[in-house]
Amino acid sequence: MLLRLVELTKSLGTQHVLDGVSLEVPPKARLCVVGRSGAGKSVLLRLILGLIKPDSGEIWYGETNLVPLGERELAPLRREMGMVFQNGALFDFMNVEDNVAFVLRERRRPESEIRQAVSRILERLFLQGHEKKMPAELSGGMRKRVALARAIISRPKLILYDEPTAGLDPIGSTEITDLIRCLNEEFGATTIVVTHDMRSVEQIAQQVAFLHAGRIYKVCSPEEFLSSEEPVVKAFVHGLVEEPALGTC
Ligand SMILES: Nc1ncnc2c1ncn2[C@@H]1O[C@H](COP(=O)(O)OP(=O)(O)OP(=O)(O)O)[C@@H](O)[C@H]1O
Repeated sequence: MLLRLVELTKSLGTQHVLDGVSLEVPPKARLCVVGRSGAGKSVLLRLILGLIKPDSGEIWYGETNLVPLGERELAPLRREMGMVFQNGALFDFMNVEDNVAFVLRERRRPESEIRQAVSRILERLFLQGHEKKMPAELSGGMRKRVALARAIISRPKLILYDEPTAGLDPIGSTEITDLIRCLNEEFGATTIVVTHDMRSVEQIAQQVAFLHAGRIYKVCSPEEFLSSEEPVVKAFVHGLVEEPALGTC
């Protein structure tokens, strides 16, 4: 397994957000983690990246349990991971080219190698001609593609996406999900996508993990998930309301 989560628990404030999450992700897999808003999906990503520590449990990355590691030991492992944040998290004061080159410059790669890699990845993500634009001059879909380029350029072994299609129209959303799938196939990076967009699940996932009530309630294929008759899964997939809805008149 590339990643193995074992009985992770995490409380924030007074809330038990994660209450024994276990999950196995094989190398090169494409997994969607789904769950209701507030289920703890982003918390799970932050735990995997080592940005926060669990209260208990283990996070195995290959043969290494990340939980007891300090910042210094985590740093080289985190370099093998890429993260695409919900809002893209681009540097507003850098143009597209410099945003994408950032990680390689930080790693002091030779400038000729950086220029070649940036040019190749921008072309792959249909961003050629936009190199000198600032993030404020880009559409939402372009910003997402720049964020993808920035995450993939260092050839991570594991790439995490937080709501990659949020705020995009259906066509922009399909462009991004197609790219996520193709980049996974081309570069072989194990891909974990957090989303509550069922179209993204259909388009991206080989496996779906449903986070519910602090645990992974179900792991299955997208076909099985989307047609499940289990009441909690069905309610989630079809947006059925179990309790009085907030919007009820
Ligand atoms: N720093 C924090 N302090 C206190 N509570 C937090 C903190 N971060 C997250 N939470 C709580 O943890 C729960 C899970 O949050 P999280 O952002 O992981 O949800 P999510 O499943 O990603 O939701 P969404 O789909 O809306 O992004 C929420 O109830 C949230 O209020």
